[in-house]
This record gives sequence, C-alpha cells and structure tokens, in this order.
Amino acid sequence: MVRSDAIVLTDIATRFGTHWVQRHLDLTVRCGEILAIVGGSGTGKTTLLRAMMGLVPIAEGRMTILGENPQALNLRELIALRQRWGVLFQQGALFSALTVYENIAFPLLEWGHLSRSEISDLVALKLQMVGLKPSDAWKLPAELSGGMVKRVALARALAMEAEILFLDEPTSGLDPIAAAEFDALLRQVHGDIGFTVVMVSHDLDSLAATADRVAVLADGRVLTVGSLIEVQQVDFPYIRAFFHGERGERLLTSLRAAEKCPTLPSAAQSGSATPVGPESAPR
Ligand SMILES: Nc1ncnc2c1ncn2[C@@H]1O[C@H](COP(=O)(O)OP(=O)(O)OP(=O)(O)O)[C@@H](O)[C@H]1O
Repeated sequence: MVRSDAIVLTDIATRFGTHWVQRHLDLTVRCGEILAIVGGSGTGKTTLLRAMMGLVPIAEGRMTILGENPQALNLRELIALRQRWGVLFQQGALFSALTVYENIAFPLLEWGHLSRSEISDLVALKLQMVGLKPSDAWKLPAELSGGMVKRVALARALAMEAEILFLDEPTSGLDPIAAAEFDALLRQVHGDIGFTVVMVSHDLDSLAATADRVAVLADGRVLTVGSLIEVQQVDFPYIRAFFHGERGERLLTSLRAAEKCPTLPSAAQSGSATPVGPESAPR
C-alpha cells in the first residue's frame, strides 16, 4: 500500500453461505479518484462495495482502507473508521418521517460532537453545496423530486466530511436530465473537496461524465481496470455488449474526440486514468 491508495484489496473472497461471489480479487482505489465498478448482473458489484464498507465479511484475503486494516481494529476504532466515509444507496434511502434538515443532521447528531447551532450551519452549507434552497430543509422526502432525493442523500453522505464516498447506482430511477445534473454535481463537489469515490453504475453516460477509472467485474474477479477508452478495448463478451452498442459507440467517439482535443471536458481523460495494470490481468 502506498500513501496515495485509499483502498487496497488483495486476493479477497466474499461469499454467502456456500455461494462464492468473489475469489482472488485484487483492486486498488487511489486517493482522490472516482472509480466506477461495472459488470454483468450478479457479478457482485454491490457485494464488493458492501465488503469495502464492512457490511459483507471478507472471507479470504486482505483489505486496507484509509491505511487501516479493519479486521485488526477494536469496535471503537472501527466506529471511528466508518465515520470517515459516506454512503449513497440506490434509492437515496432517506428517512421518510424526517425532514430534509433532520435527514442531513442525522449522522451529525449521532456523532455527538457538535452543538445544535454548528449542526444547523453545517446542514445549511451542505444544502447549498448540493444546489438545494434553504426552504427545502423543511420538506419531507415525499415532497421531493427523484433528483432532489439524491441530492439530499448526497448532502447527508457528505455531512461528516467523508474521505470516501460509496455510491450504489446513484443515477438509477432518474430521467436522463436529472441523471446528467447529478453527474455534474458529483463531479463539481468532488472537484471542490477532493474525496475518493467508489461507485457502482450501469449508466454509460454517467460513467463517461464522472469516472476517472472503470473496474470491470467478471467471473468473481476484476477483469480489467483503466479509463473508459482503455477498458473498452478488452475483448470480452460483457465489454462488447456494454460498450459497443450504438449508444456506447457514440460516447466513445466523443471521448476519443475529447482526447484529441483537450479543450473538450471529459472525466475519462481528466488525469488519473492509467493503463490497465497488473491488478487487472485476467488469471
Ligand atoms: N444477502 C444476500 N444473501 C445471499 N446471496 C446474496 C445476497 N446478496 C447478494 N447475493 C448473491 O450474490 C451475488 C452477487 O450479487 P450482487 O447484488 O452483489 O450483484 P450485482 O453485480 O450488484 O448485481 P446487479 O447488477 O443485478 O445489481 C448474486 O448471486 C446474489 O444472488
């Protein structure tokens, strides 16, 4: 592990009972990058994300996260470590009986180190950060649009100054415009704060707009990891189906054009994407 790594998974395995989901999986998430995990249905993307957060046990192998080995920590240390990341699940998962304000304040109140007025200031700041109005603070989740729910969930995930943000299909359920707005918001907040993002996504537009690198899961392992342009060159059935449909080809054409003309913005060529490394070699 080098200082610039946020998460290092070495030869890990996950399973539910006798069903092995991952075996001999290696993956490194670099500090400050947006890494997207893609793969066919049931390849274990969500399981992997949850294993990184300690919600699914790692049956074999080693993980370090933010320089710590969670398996070597006592409960108090583990709780402190878990406060260093935020999570946004698929449907936003807000507490339906709590207002927007209370939802964002929830982790801060649980933490117990801040006064009411400090919490109030922080909630106002996070609301502004995700582009919501102060008056939205008093709405209930049922009164919000899908895009607003995601924004509130993002604000809550960021409330604790997260060093890592885990996102499970953040744009699922949004129409293309709301999804693109969320992607732009994520990219902007990420640029402002510089945290690390690990996200599961099926959304090619979203990947192109946000991800620095993409890790492709197949057969319980990381098949390949690199920029969008790099991973789509790997000859594998899922990659052909996912990246080389009509929509994928259109996106790749615009990414390649952006690569030739650096004035065009593109997450995939924003700096941290590197060639497919040893962690990605199919075994
Ligand atoms: N709580 C659980 N108990 C038992 N098996 C599970 C559980 N969660 C997931 N699995 C199994 O683990 C495998 C991987 O599931 P997972 O949800 O991680 O895949 P995924 O790649 O995220 O799928 P999708 O793209 O369809 O959401 C599947 O075979 C699934 O049935």
